[in-house]
Amino acid sequence: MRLNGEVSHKEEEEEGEKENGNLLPQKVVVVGYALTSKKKKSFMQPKFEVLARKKGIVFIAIDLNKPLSDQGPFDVVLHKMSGKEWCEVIEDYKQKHPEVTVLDPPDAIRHLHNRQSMLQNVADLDLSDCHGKVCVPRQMVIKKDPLSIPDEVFEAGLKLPLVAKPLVVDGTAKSHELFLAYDRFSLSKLEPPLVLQEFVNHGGVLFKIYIVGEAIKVVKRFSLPNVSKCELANVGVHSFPRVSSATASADDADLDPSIAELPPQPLLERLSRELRSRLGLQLFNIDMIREHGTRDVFYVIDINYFPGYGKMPGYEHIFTDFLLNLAPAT
Ligand SMILES: O=P(O)(O)O[C@@H]1[C@@H](OP(=O)(O)O)[C@H](OP(=O)(O)O)[C@H](O)[C@H](OP(=O)(O)O)[C@H]1OP(=O)(O)O
Ligand SMILES: Nc1ncnc2c1ncn2[C@@H]1O[C@H](COP(=O)(O)OP(=O)(O)O)[C@@H](O)[C@H]1O
Ligand SMILES: [Mg+2]
Ligand SMILES: [Mg+2]
Repeated sequence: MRLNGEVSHKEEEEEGEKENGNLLPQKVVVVGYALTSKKKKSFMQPKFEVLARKKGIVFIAIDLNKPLSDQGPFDVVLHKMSGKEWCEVIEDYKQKHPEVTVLDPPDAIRHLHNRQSMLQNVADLDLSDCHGKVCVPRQMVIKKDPLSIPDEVFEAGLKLPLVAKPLVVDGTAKSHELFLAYDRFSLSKLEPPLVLQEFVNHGGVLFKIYIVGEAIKVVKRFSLPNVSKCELANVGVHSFPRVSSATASADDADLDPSIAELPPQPLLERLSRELRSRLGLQLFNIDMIREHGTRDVFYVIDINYFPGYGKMPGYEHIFTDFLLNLAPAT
């Protein structure tokens, strides 16, 4: 980390001095960021930027049209850009600048771009001593032939209804187009590659667990309602909207406590710690649901890299503290 004064950011420092009661931030952390314009808008909110400046964090937008090594110098590089070319730029930069903390390694991020590999680490976990059980829904991958789906589903013994999800998550709207399938024959209408996942009744509430390094924040969101016994007689594949990404949180709603009670803290801590280390990532969130009718059986259904932190309550403080506490790379 740079000591205060090594980089000239006079305005920021003066503001920090004023607002900190004449105390200068002890160090200046220079953070280069490469984010889509959508992400920049939701993440770089004015309140966040002001707080960061006060604490001695300077954000610099990376110009993708210029060599990365000619920009900076940075203490930290934050990025969420897709594409092979960008990954190569970052890998090359990491090698040439081992002193810079790059969040996060492209290889580790890539693991979350596939809905099968993203859940593998959860499936391998055993958290039985942690006040609850964390599972992943039974699922299978359909790589190519849609006509083979009915037989493959039958052979795998998957229970209907199934959620059909595009296998690859690449940031496009299409990769978030999901379907609920009530019968196995209608699934042949869908376009592989797909993941077919058993639907788990969970009372329409989802827990979003945000991870920022060691910090964890969990919020409730609305989700799909239970599928009743009589609905099991339905047929067809039905697309459904992105219920859980709505900004309206379910935190203040008057919900049945047996459905909306937050998962136990020790379970969340252990799950987050394990996934952080197994995935090799510091910035992600986990979508988790509680199996309806149970108190402590949970399913992880989705993991997202660098999610919408702007929607996480208190993200300004959590994120700035995280950036300040990052150990300098040696
Ligand atoms: O747009 P936001 O702020 O809702 O964030 C999206 C996330 O929403 P969440 O924070 O979990 O509610 C969203 O999470 P979900 O997949 O909706 O659970 C994704 O992480 C999405 O990124 P991508 O399209 O998969 O690359 C995220 O989109 P990007 O902002 O990264 O484009
Ligand atoms: N196996 C499942 N059982 C019940 N509901 C599910 C399941 N999978 C997904 N959902 C619902 O669909 C929503 C979107 O699925 P998700 O896997 O999180 O995809 P995305 O990456 O597009 O957010 C979830 O937030 C949840 O409401
Ligand atoms: Mg999700
Ligand atoms: Mg997702």
